[in-house]
Amino acid sequence: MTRERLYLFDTTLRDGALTTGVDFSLDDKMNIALMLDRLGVDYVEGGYPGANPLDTEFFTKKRTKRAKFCAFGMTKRAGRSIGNDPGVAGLLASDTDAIVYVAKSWDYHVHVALGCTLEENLECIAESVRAAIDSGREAMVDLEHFFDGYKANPDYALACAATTIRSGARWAVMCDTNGGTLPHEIERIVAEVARVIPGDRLAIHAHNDTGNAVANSLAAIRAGARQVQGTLNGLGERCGNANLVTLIPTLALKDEFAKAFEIGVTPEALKEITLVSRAFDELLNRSPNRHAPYVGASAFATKAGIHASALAKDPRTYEHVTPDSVGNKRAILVSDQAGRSNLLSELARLGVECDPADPRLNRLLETVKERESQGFAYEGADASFELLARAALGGVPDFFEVESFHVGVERKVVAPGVTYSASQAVVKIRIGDDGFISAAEGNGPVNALDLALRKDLGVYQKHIENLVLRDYRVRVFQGGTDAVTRVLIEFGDGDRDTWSTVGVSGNVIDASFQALVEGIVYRLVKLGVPAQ
Ligand SMILES: CC(=O)SCCNC(=O)CCNC(=O)[C@H](O)C(C)(C)COP(=O)(O)OP(=O)(O)OC[C@H]1O[C@@H](n2cnc3c(N)ncnc32)[C@H](O)[C@@H]1OP(=O)(O)O
Ligand SMILES: CC(=O)C(=O)O
Repeated sequence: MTRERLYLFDTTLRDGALTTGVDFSLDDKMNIALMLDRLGVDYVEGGYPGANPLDTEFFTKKRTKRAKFCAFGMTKRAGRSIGNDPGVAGLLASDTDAIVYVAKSWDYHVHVALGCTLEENLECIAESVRAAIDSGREAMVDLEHFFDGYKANPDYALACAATTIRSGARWAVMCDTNGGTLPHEIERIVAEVARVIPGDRLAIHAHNDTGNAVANSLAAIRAGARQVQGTLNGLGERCGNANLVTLIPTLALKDEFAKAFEIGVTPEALKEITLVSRAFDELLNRSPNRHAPYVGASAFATKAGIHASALAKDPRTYEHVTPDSVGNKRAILVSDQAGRSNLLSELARLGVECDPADPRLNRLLETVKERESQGFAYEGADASFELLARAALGGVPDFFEVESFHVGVERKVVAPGVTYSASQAVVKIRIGDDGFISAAEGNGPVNALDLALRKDLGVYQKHIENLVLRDYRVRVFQGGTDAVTRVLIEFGDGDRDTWSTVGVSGNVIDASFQALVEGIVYRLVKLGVPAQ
């Protein structure tokens, strides 16, 4: 069966730039355009030439190799000739394959926001589209508020779409601009529109204000639309746009869509989508959403003992697609919700050998649950779990003993209006018969302790030289003055290895110190360093 072509349109660099807190540099824009190009989207909308100097510069040359590069802007203004409209002139001057106009399709907006007649608005659409085509470009029109407009005055919304197509535009884009339309309404309206305008000229641009942007996009495709718009990780104005990182795997992997449509993203490129999503978050300097469909760290993670047991027998029991198909990984976590299957799976992943019939396994599970009830959380502390498991199943070398530590925090006024603050730590350890005392000053008590602990570890020092602290998180629970503090620390070795440890205590410094020590012990275990 031949599949119909379904086109993917990315607006990360245009609608995504309207996300609060997001501010792309020129380099960011160039990198994102190439990332999208490699992924296999058909259109990359780069922004709004003329809106600001950066966007204008971005459009001085084409920024994609494969995907069609698009500039966005308003249709010409009413009462002005097309040759005399600076906005349209900016679009025509840009080095692009396609021009995307935004036009009103809700009669109320034409009256209130534009202040022109309904007929004049249609003329603006027609003339603007023809100017783009005359310049050798593909044209499309974002019909703003299409669904609200259709509900209020279907004839006028349809007239806008029909004028768009009659004037030669490739696509009439039905926008759910305020994002309030629900999937069943989208499906009904698109089906009605598709009776008048062929589906292969209709596109859907959905906003996520009811959390339905992806569902609305799928509903529009089911009803006939053959171009779907969205952004990386669902960026976009207010609550965002349809998330392409969710839509693409759904279109590629779910039978109803995969059997009916061909998209530009190959199975090989689909395996990169987790990487693309995370690289994009990195560029935005924000943490990836662990719970993001398909690509989140938790998307294929299970804590439940019953699920882990079935997953070990056949992953299809609890996975709707394979993690590998989207470049993600399965994770079977150890926590107070775990059973023996979770332990066995995690031990296998960590390379800790264990006979499934070993009775020490039950004791390890009891220990995990007991410690989790005290506040430890092993699902985010793989290194601490491995040390616990090794201690229960064979032993961890006794590398060094911490005899004591001491931390002081000082804050003093050194001149009127000038304060000085610093923390000092002293750590006393013993390696065999040798005692070591190290002192250090840091910008906070944990930093001072870390520096002192790692200042002189005798024979082990050379093994921890390139160790770095990458993240430090504190959570206080059982509020009040007798609160318990959990500290999670992520370590790295400067290359690619990272590992996390957990410490729990009524005292945040003590909890931090436990996690620091475990981070070092884990490193020595992994390097196979013998205890002195
Ligand atoms: C739904 C969407 O996401 S649309 C995307 C919107 N994106 C942006 O607005 C981001 C970039 N925008 C900008 O930098 C600026 O708004 C600019 C440069 C485009 C325009 O700036 P200004 O000329 O100062 O106008 P301003 O932004 O205040 O108002 C927009 C004007 O365009 C008019 N307008 C809005 N849509 C259209 C349209 N489709 N066709 C013609 N005119 C339009 C409005 O009526 C308003 O006109 P008025 O000033 O006569 O009342
Ligand atoms: C054009 C656009 O982004 C919208 O109407 O939502």
